[in-house]
This record gives sequence, structure tokens and C-alpha cells, in this order.
Amino acid sequence: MERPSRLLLVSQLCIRNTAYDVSLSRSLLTWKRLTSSPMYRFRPNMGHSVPLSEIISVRGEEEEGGTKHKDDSSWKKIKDRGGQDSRQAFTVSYVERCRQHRWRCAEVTFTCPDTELCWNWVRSIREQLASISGRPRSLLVYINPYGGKRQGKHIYEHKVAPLFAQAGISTQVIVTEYANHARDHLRTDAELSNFDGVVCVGGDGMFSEIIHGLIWRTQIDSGIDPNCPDEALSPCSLRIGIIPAGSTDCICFATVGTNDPITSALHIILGDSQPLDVSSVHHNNVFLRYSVSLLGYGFYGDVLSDSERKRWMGLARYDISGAKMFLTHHYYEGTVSYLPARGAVGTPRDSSRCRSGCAVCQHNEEIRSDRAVKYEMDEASDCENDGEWRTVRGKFLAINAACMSCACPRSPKGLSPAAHLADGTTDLILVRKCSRFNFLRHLLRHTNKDDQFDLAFVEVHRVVRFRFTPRHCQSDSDLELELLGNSKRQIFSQICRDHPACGCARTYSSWNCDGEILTHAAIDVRVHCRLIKLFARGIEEPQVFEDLHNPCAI
Ligand SMILES: CCCCCCCCCCCCC/C=C/[C@@H](O)[C@H](COP(=O)(O)O)NC(C)=O
Ligand SMILES: Nc1ncnc2c1ncn2[C@@H]1O[C@H](COP(=O)(O)OP(=O)(O)O)[C@@H](O)[C@H]1O
Ligand SMILES: [Ca+2]
Repeated sequence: MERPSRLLLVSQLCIRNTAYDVSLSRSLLTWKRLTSSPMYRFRPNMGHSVPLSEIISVRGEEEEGGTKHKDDSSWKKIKDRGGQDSRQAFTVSYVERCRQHRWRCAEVTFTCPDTELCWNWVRSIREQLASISGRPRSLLVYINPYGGKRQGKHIYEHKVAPLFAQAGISTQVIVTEYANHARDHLRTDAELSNFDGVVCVGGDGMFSEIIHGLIWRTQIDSGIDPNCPDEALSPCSLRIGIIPAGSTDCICFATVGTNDPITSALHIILGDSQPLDVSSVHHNNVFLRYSVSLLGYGFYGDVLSDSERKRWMGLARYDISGAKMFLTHHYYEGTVSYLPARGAVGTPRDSSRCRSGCAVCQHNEEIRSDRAVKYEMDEASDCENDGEWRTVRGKFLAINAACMSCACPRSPKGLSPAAHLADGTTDLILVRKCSRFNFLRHLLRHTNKDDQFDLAFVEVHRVVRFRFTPRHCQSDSDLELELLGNSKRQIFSQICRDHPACGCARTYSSWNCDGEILTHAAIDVRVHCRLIKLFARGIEEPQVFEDLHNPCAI
């Protein structure tokens, strides 16, 4: 156990009638059983340490007749059951790590011999907590009541709000009334200076609304034109917390390691910060959307278009549409050009993964800033100036770009398992036309340990920018999917009905952009390194929590 340096307080206090040596330093709260009791003499005395940075709150507490009366503000002398001795108690709530990256709120209650000492402990711990920088005091919360299983409001009220209250965080809560309510509120109405962060209760689609509002607002406030694909965008200063309450929730899963509202709430309370790359998507120099997870044309675009019509089925819609699109086996012709990430450490085939405090992300960030200083250029465009565009033409079943791993419960390692959250690159995955059997092999490898890229018809490139032009668009890039409209779609679906499960070429698919359908097939995508920040820390390596002592050992 780390020996706390410069102790602020040391006392003998009791936990459940057992005496402990308790100490507080600037970084740790430690309690260790006194060994004088004959009962414990021969048992190992490990002690227990909680980093100050993982303490949620401390509160004064009265213990009377076995029932506890919480009292945050005032301190009263209380009597024990016999009515003779006076005792005071305080309770510390802290983060406890459970299996599979889940966090829980654990509590330990210390009883003190006198009021003065007890008060001293509470005051000292509170002072240390107040000196931790980066913890939010005030949050703007958006709840999508219709996301996922429609549990957003319930999840927030029952699992999250009590924790925020306990941590002394004030909130303004907005339950959205229509799609894009949160986006539009953030763009124009929200008084952002009142808040230390924004909380999104919903799925990937809701998160997408939040980042669209926040990024847009930040650019307008900084005098940057978000429509220009070559502009270096200004990073958003407010962090975003995700309380998962949607269908896939891959952004939460890939940045925290689990989809659990309590774990997410605790990351927000501790004030974690995880920067995230964002891709901007343009069509003919007109801004379409931002993406942080999956940009998918072909298979994933078709699955999303089809599943939107089946929303009433709930979460099963992705399975039904997935199976249908797999059988339909459409492929699409087009040209992909991309700018490889040069000078960046890491490749999409690495066996190492982006984890909390990722060295690859940090290294690439340093390279970017060094270059920017050296060549006096903006950081976002430096990779592009010395790069060489490459072009791939062909028939594709799927074209996917993953700015992050896109891990989710359905695919725990994700679409691109070695992708990084904040390295300024996206992994461009090209799945060429192949047999259904081979495509199934590729898809199934998303769900097991085998490498989904180790197949002759799959290629993957780590890029900073790419463009896609569908074949029939090549001479007429203005063609809009929307204008294609129903007439052409009907012709194609007629053809497909005439040839069931034909595996035929369709002219256009659509792009699935973080769960939203894009209106154009020809797009220009550019990665903006660390444009936003989340209240998260990336997925922790397992040994981080194995090293920490388990309170159950007390
Ligand atoms: C035959 C077996 C096939 C298994 C294939 C498993 C691959 C799963 C890869 C999923 C990648 C998910 C990327 C996240 C996408 C979300 O933005 C989007 C929208 O999520 P939301 O509904 O808003 O939570 N969900 C989907 C399925 O397109
Ligand atoms: N009040 C609302 N009514 C209808 N749709 C909404 C509302 N608030 C948000 N939305 C939209 O609902 C869509 C799905 O939300 P999301 O929370 O991502 O759930 P899911 O993961 O189930 O798709 C998003 O595109 C979002 O814009
Ligand atoms: Ca990335």
C-alpha cells in the first residue's frame, strides 16, 4: 500500500465497533485495523486506502438505536442506546470497482470519540475534495424519454439524480419534447456559462444531438464557419457525460467499458475527462453532420435505414434488419480516396488497445502540436499538408469508418478494435464484394476473438481524411439521394423482388452516421483531433482495480 506522505489527520476511530488507525493525506484516506485486539492478532491486516480523487462525498451522521439519521449540515451531540456516552459518526462515500468496469458507490462509517474530532475530519475531507480541480458543480441535463426502452427519465430520477444530489451537484434538467430539441436548445438558447458540463441521458442518436448543438455553438462563438471543410474547428470546453439509455450506446461502452448509468454518473461526479476525435462530414463543401463512432455505407447504412421503419420492434429491430440485409447482399460501386495518417503511431492491426491514459493518443497529440509549432500551421491541417491521397475503386459490401473502436454489447471488441479515442485518426474499413459465406465470416468475427481484418476481401487503413463517390455520382456529384426519391428506389426494389436474395448491385446505399441517415452518398470526411471531451477516462486496464484493495476485506 502507498504510504501517505504528509498526513493531515491521524486518529483512532471505530468502524462497526472495531478500532482502526485512520489517516488523511492530500491524496489518500487510509484505515487500518489496530492489531492489539487478540481476536485479530493472527489475521493479515491489509488496511484499506481510498484515493481522495475517488471519494464522492462525506457527511455527518447520527447513530441512534441502530437507525441512522443523515445530517449534512448540522452537528448534534447524540447519545448511544444506553444514553450514557456521546458518540459522533461520519460516512465517506467512495468509488468501488466491480466486475467488467462497473463502478459502485461504497460507504464506510467512522465513529469518533468526540464531536470536535468528528467535525474536524468532515471539514478536512471536504476541504480536500473542494481543492480537486475539474469536478463539476453545475450540470445541464437532457433526457430523451423515448430512447431505447423508454426508460431515460426513470433511470435518471432513480439512479443518477440521487448521486448528483449526494455529491452536491446542482442540475437543470430538460426532458426533450421532440427530436432535435436538445440540439437546438444548445445551439441558441442554453446559457452555457452557468454550467460545468452537459449530461446526455439517451442513446447514440441523442448524444449526436448534443455534440451537434455544442460543436456548432462553439464554432459560432469563436467566429469559425462550420460549413467550410478546411477550417480548423475550435474544441468545445464543456465536457459531456453520457448516461446510457438508448439501444446500442456504443459511445458510452467504448469510453467507459460498460453501459451502466451508475458507473457513468460516478465518472461525471469525479470530473473525469476523456478527449474524443470527431469527424466532420461534408458534401460539396456543405456541412452535413459530425460523427464520433461509426460512419457506415452499404451494410450498416442499409441496416439502419431498414431498422428505422421497425422502431416499434424495439432493440430487436437491428437483428431483424441485420439478418435481412445480410441475405439481400447488396454491393455498391464507387471510389474511395483517403489520406493516410502519417507520422502517427499505431495501426488498425495492432494487438494493443486504446485504454485509460493511452500512450498512443498522447504521443500522437504531442507530434501534432510539435508539428503545428514548427510549421506555424493549425494543428488540424498539418497531417494533410505532407500527405499523399490514395484511391481505391471497386465494388463494396460495406465501407466503414470508425473514429473509435465502436465496441458495444453486441460486439465487445468493436468494429475496429485497435482504434483510438483521441489520436486524430479514423480507421477506414473496406469490405469488397465477396460471397455471403465470406461476409458472414467477417461479421461473425466482430463477435469473437478472431481478426475481422484478416480476410482477403477486407482492407483497413488509418486515415485523417477520406472521400467517397458512388459510381453513378462520379460525373454528377450534385445528385442528391433525396432527389432520387421513391421512383428509383421502387425500380430497384422491384428488381430485387424479381431476383430474391440476388446479391445485386444497387446504385446507392446511404450512410449511417452515428445512427442517423445522411441525405447524400458522396461525402468528404475529415477527422478533428480531440474536438470534444467526455466525463470519462477511457476503459481501465483490469489490473487498475485488482491492485486496489477491496473493502470487503475489512
Ligand atoms: C451475424 C452476426 C453479425 C454481428 C455483427 C456485429 C457488428 C456490430 C457492430 C456494431 C457497431 C455499432 C456502431 C454503433 C452504431 C450506432 O451509432 C447506431 C445507433 O445506435 P442507437 O440506436 O442510437 O443506440 N447503431 C447501429 C446498429 O447502427
Ligand atoms: N422527445 C423526443 N421525441 C422524439 N424523438 C426524440 C426526442 N428526443 C430525442 N429524440 C430523438 O430520438 C432518437 C433516438 O434517440 P436515442 O436516445 O439515441 O435512442 P436509441 O438508441 O434507441 O436510438 C434520436 O435521433 C433523437 O434525436
Ligand atoms: Ca481516433
